[in-house]
Amino acid sequence: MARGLSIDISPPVHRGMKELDKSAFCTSVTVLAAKVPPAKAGKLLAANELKTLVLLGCQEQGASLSSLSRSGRPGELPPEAQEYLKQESAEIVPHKLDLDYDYWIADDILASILPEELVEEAPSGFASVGHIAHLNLKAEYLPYKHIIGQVILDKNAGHIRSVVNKTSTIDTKYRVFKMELLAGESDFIVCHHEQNCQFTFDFSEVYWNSRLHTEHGRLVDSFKPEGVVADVFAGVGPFAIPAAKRGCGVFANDLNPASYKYLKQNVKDNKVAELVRPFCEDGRSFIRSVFNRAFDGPFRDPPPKKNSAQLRQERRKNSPPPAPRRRRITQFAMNLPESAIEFLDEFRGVLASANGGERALSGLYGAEDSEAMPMIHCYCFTRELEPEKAEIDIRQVRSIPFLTIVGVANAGTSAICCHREWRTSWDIRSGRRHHTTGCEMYCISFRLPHAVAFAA
Ligand SMILES: C[S@@+](CC[C@H](N)C(=O)[O-])C[C@H]1O[C@@H](n2cnc3c(N)ncnc32)[C@H](O)[C@@H]1O
Repeated sequence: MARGLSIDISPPVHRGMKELDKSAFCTSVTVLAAKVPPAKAGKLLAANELKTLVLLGCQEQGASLSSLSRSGRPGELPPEAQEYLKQESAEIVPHKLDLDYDYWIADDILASILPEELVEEAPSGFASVGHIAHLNLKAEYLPYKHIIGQVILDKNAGHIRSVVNKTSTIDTKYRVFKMELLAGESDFIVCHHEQNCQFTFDFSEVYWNSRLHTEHGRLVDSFKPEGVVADVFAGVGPFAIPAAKRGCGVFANDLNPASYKYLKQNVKDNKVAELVRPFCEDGRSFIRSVFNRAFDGPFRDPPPKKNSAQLRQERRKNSPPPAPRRRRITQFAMNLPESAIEFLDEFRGVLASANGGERALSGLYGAEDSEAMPMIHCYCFTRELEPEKAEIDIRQVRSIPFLTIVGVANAGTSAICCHREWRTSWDIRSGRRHHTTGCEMYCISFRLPHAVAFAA
């Protein structure tokens, strides 16, 4: 039986119910039914003249089509429907519909059990990661949390197996939300798909935010496939793995041992082990050492496209020459919006002290203000929601370390920062409102200034 679109019916009201009693949602209503031979049922269901009616589907062998108004009075049928049904020799009869818990959608059930003042904002929607639906319940809904969880579980049984509530506290070190199981299985290991990659992780042990998928895609799409990316706060790999699938070599780091464990698993599952080197260390030491690691050249250039004659010749020689090594980092991803800005001071002098000597690395990264210097994409929060004010807040109030900002010109999405040392252009992109802090998340993108990286 298909659910009616406009019949105005609702389940019996049970305000204050805290433990789900499914039998309490049984009710019956009388509607009109058009009784026709089974062979005609399809035609009536598709009929234009009946499209304003709510067709609930065929019943039994006698093929009656339940529909129409709730009162069960033929007089309430629109004239064109009455006329059509008469032409088709349909008998119009009252029909009792028995409805039970399965009939109602989550909104109906929650509207029947929650106190009236909580109905309007009842949390029937949710975000999901793998098989887990996660809610962020406001305090006034907490007395009903288990029944809300159960209803959401029942009504999304195809793909949801667990419903959790994220409590307001976030582990400040690894950005992991504390969560409580409301209904379903106590299994937090999820398999989630994003950007054509598969991510497995324990949602209760690592950071994951499904709402960032557009931002992950935006940044990764800006990376050139022949580049080398250093992901300082990589989590379980939502930048690192798609970047490697694109062809980039990636150094991916996360301090949380659980993130590191699943990062390695995801590298393996997505078959990008050739192009990702995972690390589990503090972001500061990672920034300090990653230039040397890149200089050692663990990633090779993608093999050049060859015509069949070249391939035959190589086969005859037996071993094709190895592709050149990529030694230069082209991009840094720094997604730890609470404090990534404070890690920027690690870039001061980072190339002056790198292994291989300043001269070798300086050749690799070009001369002053060279485009060979890596781009840094650093995320941060600000309470200022307008891009212009946010930019001022990020630069002045949050005081970018060791910068002397002498002015801001052309405030907006792509502003020129007129300070002495980081003479560079900042591309400030509006991100999204952060659900726990009420802050806006921004990504500031800029090229690492040569003078900073080679400072004594
Ligand atoms: C906001 S999450 C971002 C994860 C992932 N890049 C993403 O976009 O979903 C920040 C990550 O930084 C890690 N982290 C926190 N402090 C760190 C530090 N000092 N050094 C390295 N990683 C750190 C956390 O464990 C967490 O996985």
